[in-house]
Amino acid sequence: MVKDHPDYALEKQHLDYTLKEMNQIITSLEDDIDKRTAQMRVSLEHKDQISTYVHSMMKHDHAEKIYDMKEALGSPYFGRVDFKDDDAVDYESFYIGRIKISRLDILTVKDILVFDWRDPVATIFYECQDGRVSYDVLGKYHYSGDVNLKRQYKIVEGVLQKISDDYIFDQLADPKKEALLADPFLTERLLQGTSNKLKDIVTSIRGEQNKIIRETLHQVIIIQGVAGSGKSTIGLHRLSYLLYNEKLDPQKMMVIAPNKLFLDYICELLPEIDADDVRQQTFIDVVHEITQTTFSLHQDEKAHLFLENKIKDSRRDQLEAVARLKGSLEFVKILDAWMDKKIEKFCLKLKDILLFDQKLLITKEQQIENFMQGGMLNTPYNERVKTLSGYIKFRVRNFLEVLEMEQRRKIGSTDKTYEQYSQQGTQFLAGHFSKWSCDDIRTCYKEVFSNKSIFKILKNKKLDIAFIAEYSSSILQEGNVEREDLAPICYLSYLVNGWNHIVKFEHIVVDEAQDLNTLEFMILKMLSKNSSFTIMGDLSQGITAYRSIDSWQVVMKEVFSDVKSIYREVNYSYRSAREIIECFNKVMPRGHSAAIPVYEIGQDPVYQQISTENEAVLAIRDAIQKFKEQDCKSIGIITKMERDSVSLYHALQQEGDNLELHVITSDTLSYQGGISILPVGLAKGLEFDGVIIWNASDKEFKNNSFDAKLLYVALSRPLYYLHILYQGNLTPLLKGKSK
Ligand SMILES: Nc1ncnc2c1ncn2[C@@H]1O[C@H](COP(=O)(O)OP(=O)(O)OP(=O)(O)O)[C@@H](O)[C@H]1O
Repeated sequence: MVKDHPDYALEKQHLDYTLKEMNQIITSLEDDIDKRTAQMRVSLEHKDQISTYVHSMMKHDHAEKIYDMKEALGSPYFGRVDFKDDDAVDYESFYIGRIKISRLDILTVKDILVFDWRDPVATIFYECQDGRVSYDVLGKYHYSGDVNLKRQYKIVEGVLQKISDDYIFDQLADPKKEALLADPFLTERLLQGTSNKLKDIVTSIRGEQNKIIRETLHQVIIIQGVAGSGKSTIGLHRLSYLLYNEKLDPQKMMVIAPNKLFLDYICELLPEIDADDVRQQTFIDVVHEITQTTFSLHQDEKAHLFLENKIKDSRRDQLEAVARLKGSLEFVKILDAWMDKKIEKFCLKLKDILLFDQKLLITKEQQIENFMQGGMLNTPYNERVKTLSGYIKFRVRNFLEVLEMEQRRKIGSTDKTYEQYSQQGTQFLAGHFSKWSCDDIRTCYKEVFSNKSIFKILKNKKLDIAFIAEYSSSILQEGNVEREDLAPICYLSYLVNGWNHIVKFEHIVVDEAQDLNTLEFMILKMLSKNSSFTIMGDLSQGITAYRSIDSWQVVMKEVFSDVKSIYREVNYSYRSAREIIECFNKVMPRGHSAAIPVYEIGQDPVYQQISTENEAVLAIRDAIQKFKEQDCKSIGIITKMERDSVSLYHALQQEGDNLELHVITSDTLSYQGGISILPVGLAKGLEFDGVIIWNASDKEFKNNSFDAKLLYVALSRPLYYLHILYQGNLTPLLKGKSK
């Protein structure tokens, strides 16, 4: 009972006082809006545009404040800390909420009734675990001191429902006690279940997460975090923190997510934390924007070969080698070499231009000098072409202009030369440059593979260049590209057209970053203004490792060696109950840090052997039924292959149980929640109250690292309940682990 808390009366009084103050602030703002409306009328009459503008801006600003303040009336704050700075005598109380609530004129800190969660002092609330804390303001001022109270509140519709400050005292009394399990507010929040969109964690950010959120700009932060450690959530909260504190333009901040479905999944969180205007894109969107071309992706044959467990397949090895090469910085050397060759070829083709009865000579050397732009290395090819054609046009027109002037001076002249030369000039200019510039980036990319000699510069002499060229050309010929072609195409467009149309980003958050390759990271670096990145991923979930990175060190060394970068690991997992975490920890690839649970549910995963697929359908229906009885709002049925999701969906539908089922395939753009049937590749990043795995047999999931990562992703999706179905024998990855 909240009323049993010894400070209930004081806290209730404080809440009433805060609400009263807030209502007063709202009234003052509304009064000011009325005054400004009247003043605007006067300004308009006097045609005083500046004054009109100022009043209108203030009105707009006040209206926003009123809106936020009214929203906050229901729950103006969620926390309080009592802090004594080392230089101070007394403790001071700071209340922390979703927005800052302050009187209109801030004269002292007492005029700030509630601090925004992104304000520097909120660090005291998030990080005080042992009675001491320190924090920085604007990276300049450093404060440290003692905390003797951290209090959390549940306030609903302006009514104080719960107070808790046991947590910090528990900690002080028994530092060995599992910190997270002792936090009742966090546990309550984690037991609320999940619906269909990712939620904010403003009220329960943990210390280790807070440190990442508040890292300074202009550095690369790489976060390796176990499944459910809050990587996606932290990355987005960091954007909100940077927007608030660094006053950045949201359009110059970007979050890169693996697919549209995932973007849809995070879309509700951004407005909740005031970050809805940041750019939300997939890598493919970025490529389209850079190249101003849309590409259709070829079906990923090697992904299928991996999924089908074609382990010792020579074609699979060949395809993997192609993907690895195209994703590496070695391939940049190939593209540079292609460009150099193209420039060389162009220069070799240039000849002296002799026009107008040999009266105008533009020498080959003059043309080369203009094309090479005095040795400038980074000029895009088409810009060189433009400069040279501009120079030739200028020389031709200049010749004709001088001739025309001379002719005009000879009054009454009947000389026809000017007209003839003018015609000749026009004809020359119309035809001379027709094949000079590279208009289509696809054609340029095709050319790369038609010139096998440039591949000789590769260090790895074992690569089958003939296969790489032939395979790539055939896909390009069909009008398609593979995912691995996109980054090289971007780089090529940089060499050929330049990226002047692209505005560089102040900060980029990359989620599921383990799925990118080195060259893709390099492209993102080229898009960033100050190499300011938050890169979040989990190598244990690297289910496209045949094409993407397998170590963060490689990214730091190869891509970001010239900038400040830091690497952190987060191993607490907030999504899943202890019982689920213990299960997925067992299939985690060797050498990776295990996830640490923070709460438990008291129900172990269920393992069920199935003989036929019909039986599987019945078992799934039963499991859904049980999950529903346990109040699951979202259920995921996860298969290894996409085609299995589709056939399972049809089989379940035929059962006619009136279950509302959603099948998720690579074409799905939005996530509906409810009961979803989906392949593991698309389940990555999502979460469900209950998950049914179909089918964890030894045939589907073999004892190799690719299958282990797939299974790890699938097993780490549920919050509370896991039902594992397998046909025949259980996968060796889980053998002996069932209870
Ligand atoms: N401090 C926290 N308080 C409450 N919930 C949290 C906290 N941190 C994370 N969570 C919850 O844990 C779940 C997992 O978070 P999130 O999806 O961001 O993790 P992730 O590391 O990106 O996971 P994965 O890599 O498995 O996709 C979410 O429901 C999120 O709200």
